[in-house]
Amino acid sequence: MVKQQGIGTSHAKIILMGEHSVVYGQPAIALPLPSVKLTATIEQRQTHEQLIASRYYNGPLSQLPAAMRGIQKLIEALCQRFAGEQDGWRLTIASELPAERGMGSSAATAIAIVRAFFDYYEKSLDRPTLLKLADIEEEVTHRSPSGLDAATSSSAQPLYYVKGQAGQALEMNLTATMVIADTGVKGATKEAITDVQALIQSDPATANRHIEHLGSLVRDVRGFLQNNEVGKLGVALDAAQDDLAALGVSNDQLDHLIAVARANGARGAKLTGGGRGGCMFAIMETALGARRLASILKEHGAAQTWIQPLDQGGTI
Ligand SMILES: C[C@@](O)(CCO)CC(=O)[O-]
Repeated sequence: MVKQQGIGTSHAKIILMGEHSVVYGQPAIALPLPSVKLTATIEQRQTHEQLIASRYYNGPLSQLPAAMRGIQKLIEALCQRFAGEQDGWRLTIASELPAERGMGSSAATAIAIVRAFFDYYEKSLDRPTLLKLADIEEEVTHRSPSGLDAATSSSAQPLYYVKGQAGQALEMNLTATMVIADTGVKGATKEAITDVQALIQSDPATANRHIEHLGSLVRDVRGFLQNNEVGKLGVALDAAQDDLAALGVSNDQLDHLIAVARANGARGAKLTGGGRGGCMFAIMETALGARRLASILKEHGAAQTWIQPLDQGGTI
């Protein structure tokens, strides 16, 4: 049984703290960004052709470019699961997420595709199955993923997440506004993950000290978010940025925008996601200050900015 059309949705995510250290078993906190959306739509075709329509590629599934190999592997696994290898369809991916900017574009794409296939074949989908299937794509695209991106881009709630566990919804009580800025430079998550692994091999004492420190900052930050301690949150964010820089995953463009944010009223600022480009964010106490900072960051080279209040019951 298939429908004429199957639809799946997902959204962007922002890692507040714990990127990279989460790969090594430390906790992380990530926030969904439901306003930045992605939709996957499967439409039935009368031929056996399986076509992909997206901003990067339009054509047959079999000829997807190498950068989309994870997506190809995922779709092949889904076709096999539903014995739909001979079915003809067009899969359209419409995304508001900038790709390779630390906002979880690849995981959000995987989540929406899995949901669209289950909708198309009229099967119910539980969360563990959704995340397990999304991991097929993330394993190829990121290598050794923690699962954090997929868990957050499919969640309506902020998550306190430990690799291998489901993730706990995090209650937040914080009066603050987040400004997110895109450096305009593609992030390099896979390379950054590989380089952290290399540092663990070459200098385990230093690497593990920073990874463990990131974990302890995340445990503290959980309390700061619940008790509206914006000042302490800011100090912890700055300290996390120092750890990430020491692990080698920041870069000049990120450092520049982070310095601009700190010089213009941010309580704390750091990179978010895989690093080596992509996005940073800053925490401001007022919405007015956030709007001001967003335009200053643009004057200093940010390609795009987003403003997200953090005081709406935790979901931004
Ligand atoms: C760098 C990393 O921690 C986050 C990428 O958004 C990788 C992962 O968790 O899989």
